[in-house]
Amino acid sequence: MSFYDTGIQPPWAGLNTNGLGNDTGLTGWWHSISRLMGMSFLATMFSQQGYIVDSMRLLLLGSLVEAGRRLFQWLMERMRFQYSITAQFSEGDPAYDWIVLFLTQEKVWRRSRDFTVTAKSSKRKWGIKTGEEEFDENADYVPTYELPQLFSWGGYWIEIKRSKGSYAGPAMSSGPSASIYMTIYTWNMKAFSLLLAEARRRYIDTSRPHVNIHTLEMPGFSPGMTWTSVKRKPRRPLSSIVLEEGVIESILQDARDFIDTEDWYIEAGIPHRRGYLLYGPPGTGKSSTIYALAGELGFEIYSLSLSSGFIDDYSLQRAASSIPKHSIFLIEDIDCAFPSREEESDDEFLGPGYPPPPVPPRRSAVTLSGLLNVLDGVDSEEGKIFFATTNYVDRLDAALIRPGRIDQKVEYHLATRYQAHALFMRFFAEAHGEDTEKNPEHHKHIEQLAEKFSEGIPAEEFSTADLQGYLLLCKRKPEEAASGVEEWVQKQRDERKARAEREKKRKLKYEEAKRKGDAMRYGYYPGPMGAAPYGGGLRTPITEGTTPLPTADSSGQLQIPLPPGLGSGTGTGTAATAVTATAGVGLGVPISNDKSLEASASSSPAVDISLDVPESPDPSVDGSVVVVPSNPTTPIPASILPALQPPPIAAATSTLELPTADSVGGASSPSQVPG
Ligand SMILES: Nc1ncnc2c1ncn2[C@@H]1O[C@H](COP(=O)(O)OP(=O)(O)OP(=O)(O)O)[C@@H](O)[C@H]1O
Repeated sequence: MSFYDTGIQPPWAGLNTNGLGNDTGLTGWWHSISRLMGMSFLATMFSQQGYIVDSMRLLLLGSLVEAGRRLFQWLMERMRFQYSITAQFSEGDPAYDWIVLFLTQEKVWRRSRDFTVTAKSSKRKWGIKTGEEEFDENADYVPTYELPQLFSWGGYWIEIKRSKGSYAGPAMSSGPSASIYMTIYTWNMKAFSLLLAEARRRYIDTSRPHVNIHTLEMPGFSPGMTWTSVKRKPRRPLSSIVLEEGVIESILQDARDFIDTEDWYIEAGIPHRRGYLLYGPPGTGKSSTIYALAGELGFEIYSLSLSSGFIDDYSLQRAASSIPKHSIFLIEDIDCAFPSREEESDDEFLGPGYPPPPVPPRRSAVTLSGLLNVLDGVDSEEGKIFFATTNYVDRLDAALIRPGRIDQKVEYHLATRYQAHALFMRFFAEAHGEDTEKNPEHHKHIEQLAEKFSEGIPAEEFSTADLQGYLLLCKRKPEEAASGVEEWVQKQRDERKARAEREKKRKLKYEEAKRKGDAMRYGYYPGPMGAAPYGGGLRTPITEGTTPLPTADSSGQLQIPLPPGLGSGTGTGTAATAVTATAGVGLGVPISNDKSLEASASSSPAVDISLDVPESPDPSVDGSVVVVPSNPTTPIPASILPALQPPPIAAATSTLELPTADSVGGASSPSQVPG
């Protein structure tokens, strides 16, 4: 109920005029309120009857427009969904590169005002031209434009959006997360495959003068591993590889045959893949052969090194499966992935006083079975050529190089005289565009020099890379190259000899340090019971009454019985100081100078340890024999762990007779000291 219903005048009734004396009812009431509150503009607004009606109309109209807009938007979205195709291209996938090149050629990014500028290098970047060629040749200008772009191609409207990767953009990036979203407005599903085929064709044409080499890089925070780094090398003619006659041609022929007979493979039910292993000394042309073949076949190379710590089985499998058909998958120095046992134990030693590493070192997180799976198991992709190179073929597991995984093995040798001759001719005749027909005299002269040069090169002593290095020193002086070859050979031999001696000394020093280091390590780091499955500081208990060891024989050999399952090995040591021996597993056997040496187990495989008896042993020094694991992956069986309690050394009482000085070539007899 209002004041008007009651007939009572509100207190502001006296104000119920606008001074014109014609305001009545609701309008006049509002007018009064407005005036009362000092809002004269409201008073003015409501001073006319039709204003509210107009406002209402306006409101209605606005609502209708907005509803229409939303309806249109909704319809457009439905239309777009039905009559457009959208695809995402992620960086690291080969198709991403095709599309980026396509867009660069279509000048889609040309309106960009944001660039990443980097000095030109062999690393491929999708830069755009900013002006004259001469200004562009020093740097790459890579747009970092991210706004949607609309352009037309082949009668289709295409919209492009790009999301930046975790780094500076696709060309710079080593992060794998940049993406391109492409929407084609069309009913026709074929449009997309047409565009993709065109992008790939352009990519191949543009790449043709080069060989693209894709490598894996350390991933950012994004999951998985992708081929984000691409380097371009100029194509190398096959003729520039100097091998024994017919070698490279036969690999090329084999590869071509493989590519052309895909149907045959399918019909025969044989997986369509081919593996080659190129092995031999460094610098003999293994990698160069692969690059030249890739150029010849028009293939790209996807190369990785298993020794880079960030590749494990999972990422290897992912990376390998994203390699497109008709590419070369290359693993260089494949032996590095699985070092031999000796290598592992060498690497383990860090120097005197260092604690043993917590786990045995590995050069690769890839396992042999992971690699085998990628090569021919469930994870392998077909239609690819696999190449592996190694300097040490004997280190490779037989499973890795069996037919089906490696179908052809090609051995590379140090340079023969034939190769030396051919290399000389390449340097001084062919590489300089020598026209044999126009200048037969000169050609003949070079031939004679090549003959002289090759006669001066001893067969299979130097690598082709060595010879190349020498010829580069006199690249415009063939006479000098031919006449100076003998002197060069001699110099090389002298240098090698000196290097070998230095190496020998270094090895001796290393061995010595290793012996001392082992003793220190095992002295300072006795492994806690059961916590050292890879060796490391466990000592055999020496307690009274255990079976004494056999006496050392006249050659100084000791047989230490080990508990079952520990394997065997050999080693040397010095009785009067800390001595070291290598054997099956980590097991420290204390020896009290020349006296007591016991092990708790009696029926077990034997370990031969030869002890050098010092000329004048110091009876006050306790020595210890440390048995270092030669196979750190063999854990000490849990059943024998209790037998390996840290020994109460002082309790060692049994006596072991070491050989007398006479029996080991003149050393004086060690004195007998009670344990
Ligand atoms: N047979 C060869 N013909 C032509 N050039 C060669 C040959 N061998 C080596 N070279 C040259 O020596 C250099 C090293 O060659 P490359 O890398 O191919 O050797 P590699 O056998 O793969 O060596 P590594 O085992 O150390 O990887 C290159 O510059 C290459 O041009």
